[in-house]
Amino acid sequence: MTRIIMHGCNGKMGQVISKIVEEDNDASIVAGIDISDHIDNPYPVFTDINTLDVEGDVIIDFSTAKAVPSLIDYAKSRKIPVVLCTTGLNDEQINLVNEASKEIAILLSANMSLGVNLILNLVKKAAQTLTSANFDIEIIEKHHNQKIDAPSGTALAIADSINASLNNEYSYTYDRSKERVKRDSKEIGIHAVRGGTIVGEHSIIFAGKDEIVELNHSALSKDIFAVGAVNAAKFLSQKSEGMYDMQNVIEGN
Ligand SMILES: NC(=O)C1=CN([C@@H]2O[C@H](COP(=O)(O)OP(=O)(O)OC[C@H]3O[C@@H](n4cnc5c(N)ncnc54)[C@H](OP(=O)(O)O)[C@@H]3O)[C@@H](O)[C@H]2O)C=CC1
Ligand SMILES: O=C(O)C1=N[C@H](C(=O)O)C[C@H](O)C1
Repeated sequence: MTRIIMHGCNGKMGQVISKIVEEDNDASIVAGIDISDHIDNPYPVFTDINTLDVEGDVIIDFSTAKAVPSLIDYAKSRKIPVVLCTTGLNDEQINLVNEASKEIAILLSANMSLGVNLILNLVKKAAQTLTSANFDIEIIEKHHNQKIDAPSGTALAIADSINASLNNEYSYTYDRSKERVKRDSKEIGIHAVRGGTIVGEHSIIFAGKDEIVELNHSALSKDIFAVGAVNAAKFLSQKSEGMYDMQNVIEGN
């Protein structure tokens, strides 16, 4: 039985995970942490992580970037692995996470779905083949109107995966309204759309002379992220210090 501490338990993802874990015989949520305490949960909820006195095997985090430093401090002090799903972390927060992974197991992933993690691999091959024929690369992501970070963590992870396969020679362009210039061949355009209840859509467009190749992923519910997060928690609870991602969970290593 994996004992989960849910950080951000009263948010949208925290509540989807609470529902999924209720039906899982191999996992349970033993405590939650959230600054807003307006929901009745079947586990104790703490509004300040430093007052948490319940033992757990792993923390799942879906909260907000600002909350990550205190979460990491707590996890280090208790030697608890963290499945870190919050997006929009700045460089300083990412450095903190990388440093902490020398002491505890951390799985950092902007997208817990199987499909997006497959796409992170597929785009490498597509980028290598198509950019050698001068195709341009643009990424469009669409999310609900409650999302605070832009572009999405997933769009950035896809761009990073493409860039790594191209010797990191590409720069990212988020806004074309400021300059009247043609696009550079070595850039990846990244564009964010926000509206309604869109769960999460990502399109990677490779546009060449007279042909377009497009890879798309559509999340039809938040359950796909929750299932991935719970699988990752079971996986990570058995691991020692280090940095992990969903590829490790999918491949079981
Ligand atoms: N990796 C992945 O697959 C996915 C990642 N995400 C990411 O997860 C994050 C959360 O998403 P979502 O659930 O939709 O967002 P929500 O805003 O619905 O939930 C976040 C929760 O965390 C709470 N919170 C804020 N500050 C703290 C704090 N200091 N300590 C503890 N809890 C805090 C919020 O409270 P309050 O509302 O009062 O601020 C809220 O209840 C986002 O960064 C999102 O991009 C989302 C889906 C999939
Ligand atoms: O905020 C969301 O909802 C999501 N955020 C993640 C991101 O920023 O990539 C993943 C998913 O698309 C949903």
